Amino acid sequence: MTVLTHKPANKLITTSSDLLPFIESLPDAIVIVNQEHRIVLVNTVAAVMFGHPVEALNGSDLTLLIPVPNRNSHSQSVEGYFRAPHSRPMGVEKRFSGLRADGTEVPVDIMINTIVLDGAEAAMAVVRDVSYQRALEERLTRESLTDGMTGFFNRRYFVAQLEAHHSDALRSGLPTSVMMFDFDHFKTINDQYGHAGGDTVLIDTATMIQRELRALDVACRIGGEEFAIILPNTQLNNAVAFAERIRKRIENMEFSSGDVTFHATITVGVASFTSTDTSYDSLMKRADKLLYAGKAAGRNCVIAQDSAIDSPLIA
Ligand SMILES: Nc1nc2c(ncn2[C@@H]2O[C@H](COP(=O)(O)OP(=O)(O)OP(=O)(O)O)[C@@H](O)[C@H]2O)c(=O)[nH]1
Repeated sequence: MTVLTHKPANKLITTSSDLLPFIESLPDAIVIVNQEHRIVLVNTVAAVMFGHPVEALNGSDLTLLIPVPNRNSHSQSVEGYFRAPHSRPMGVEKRFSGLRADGTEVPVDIMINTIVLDGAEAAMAVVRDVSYQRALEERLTRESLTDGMTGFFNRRYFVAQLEAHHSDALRSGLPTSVMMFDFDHFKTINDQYGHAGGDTVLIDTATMIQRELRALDVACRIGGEEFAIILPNTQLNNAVAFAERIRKRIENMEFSSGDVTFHATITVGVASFTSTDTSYDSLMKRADKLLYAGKAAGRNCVIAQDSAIDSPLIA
């Protein structure tokens, strides 16, 4: 395995006048700092990236380019760097942001090397604007965890969250409940009002539910017309009351497909973690069973776990 960090520094010995044409030819920002944390040389790309003229940057304290919350730790890192100079390649350490003149931050990747500039030891930072990569990463992460149609989280996220909540609930003893629901006779809705009519039901319902949630609740679309909401720190009876409110809201909603309006209903299973649940899966299976018991009982209803059989955690 190749270890990229903490190589002994290869010192470049040069002068500002020799180095400037070279750094001006580079596509990245170059910021050279002396041991007093003062900027001694920058290229035009740095001036454009940070929104300060070259003349304003040269001679300024480096903190000018560091977001306020990071300034202390950054100063310590610079001091540490000069005590034990080493070259640091890009993309291997934590994420950095630079501070622009207008107060906004620019996500950057930084490579540092030691140089001797005009006879004095200095650190040369190659600073690359990675806004595009960071935005792309965030978008891909979001897209891999959410459902494009409703904006709810997807099944993969639901399972991961439920697993995390199971560990939390066992450790803290705090109740976590889940309501799982499925539209009734959704096939008939599609048949009567078209697939677009069915989609409208899913989208409008998600919009309504989103407004009802607390910040800590996790709403997920776990199947075509199947949804699950994780309700952390919620006792079974409160989860049932919430589920009943949502069920009634949906029953009273008017959906439209072209000129036609119609109604839809849901059947809900509500379950809470018990001290005997060995994994998140037990809760999921219980909620699913309750949902199907509700379908068998005639649909458009909320069926809750029987506390006498499956005694939920109580705060
Ligand atoms: N419009 C639309 N329909 C979907 C979507 N995902 C799944 N469906 C449809 O949902 C229907 C689900 O049908 P079933 O599983 O038979 O259930 P149901 O008709 O709701 O019957 P019950 O659940 O027993 O009340 C199927 O016709 C699927 O094609 C979607 O994203 N949009």
